Amino acid sequence: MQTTMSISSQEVNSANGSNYDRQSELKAFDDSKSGVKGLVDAGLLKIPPTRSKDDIPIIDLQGTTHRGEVVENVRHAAENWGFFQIINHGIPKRVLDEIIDGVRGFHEMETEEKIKYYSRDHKKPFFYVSNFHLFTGDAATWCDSFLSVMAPTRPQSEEVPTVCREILSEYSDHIIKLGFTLLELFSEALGLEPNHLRNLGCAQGLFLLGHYYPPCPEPELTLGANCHTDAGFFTILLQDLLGGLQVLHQNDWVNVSPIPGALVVNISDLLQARFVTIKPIYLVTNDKFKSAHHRVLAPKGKARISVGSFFRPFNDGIESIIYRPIKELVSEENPCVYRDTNLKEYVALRAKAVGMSGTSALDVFKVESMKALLAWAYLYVDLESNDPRKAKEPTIFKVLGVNFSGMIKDDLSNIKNICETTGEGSGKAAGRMMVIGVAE
Ligand SMILES: O=C(O)CCC(=O)C(=O)O
Ligand SMILES: [Fe+2]
Repeated sequence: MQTTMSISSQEVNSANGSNYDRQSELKAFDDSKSGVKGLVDAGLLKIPPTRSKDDIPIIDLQGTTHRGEVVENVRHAAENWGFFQIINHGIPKRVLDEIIDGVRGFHEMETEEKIKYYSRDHKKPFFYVSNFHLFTGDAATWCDSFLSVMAPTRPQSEEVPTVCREILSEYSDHIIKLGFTLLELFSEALGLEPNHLRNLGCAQGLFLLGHYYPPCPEPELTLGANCHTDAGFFTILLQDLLGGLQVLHQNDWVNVSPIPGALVVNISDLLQARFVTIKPIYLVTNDKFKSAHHRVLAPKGKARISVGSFFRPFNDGIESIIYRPIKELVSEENPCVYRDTNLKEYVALRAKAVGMSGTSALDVFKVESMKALLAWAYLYVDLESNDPRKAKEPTIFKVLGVNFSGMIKDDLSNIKNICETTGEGSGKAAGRMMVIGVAE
């Protein structure tokens, strides 16, 4: 892979701490006993990474001759963050600039030209829409997007407007190559053969979203994108230099600061589900790779552009392809967290989960979650009846007999279907779902 950017990884690492020894810094700080005032008194000009909320890992794909080091950085980032930025990834700056210009060009076209592409028909290979979940999601967001399917097939040339036609194709060629590189790194990070994930078809399907977040008159009252996790296997995101993307990390919103020439990579739901191993069920962060929640703030003053490249299953055989955790990653100590599912069911349940803020469709597929949701509903029944001591083993019918609010009831009907087909009927709580339940 050619080196196309001049950012030094050391420069970035020292500012953002991908190999940063956080514990040593914290210890030295604590030992000084002089507090943050002591840092200022000592003439500190930049805050240390331990104080910064902008410390998404940054991985230099060309920064070392030791592949093992890159693999280890990817493993660490995928397990602990689910998000990282990559530099020296091989996509020329010209291509990155042109795709941003192409997306801007599309959204800033004359309205009467642009509306020809407006559609909510997801079967179209190219369309533009404002808010994919306008009628089903939480609050509507401050964002317009176009979607273009780029693999396994591409739209006919005349289906894509000329303003972004060529660059969409050129950018996608680069992204697919980079996707293969990342899949090799992910595979190795999981102790699998480099081709393992590619052979499973994790890069067969690709679509691009060209997002446009216009300047917002009241950015504090809305969001560019609501809190969500991405569907599919993984996403490569290019953002312009405005900022606004944030990732939820240890219950804190952390900025994904734009770095010129860098790309953001994030693990998506199916990659997490397929890789997942479980330790004690009360650990919230027990999944191996994370599909992290993220959101986008609405911009002020200037339009923000981003391009998301989503690697996902190829839609053919939507019901026949079964998704389950990779068998090499399942053992007695690491039993399966997720039950089998197919793409059709996953897509349907995901669409439901999008309306429930902070909820991931993955939760529904967790073996323990089925039990947990019952326990949660059970708890809910008890709270409703004002007598928590009347706790008995719940049955799904008892749960459904209670008058829950619409969304929760809907979700319980889903669970009912799942329980009926799997025979799960009662069980103990898993902390995570209980927390979601009570918090709602
Ligand atoms: O615009 C961004 O920075 C992120 C967009 C995003 O999260 C998505 O398209 O899933
Ligand atoms: Fe996203």
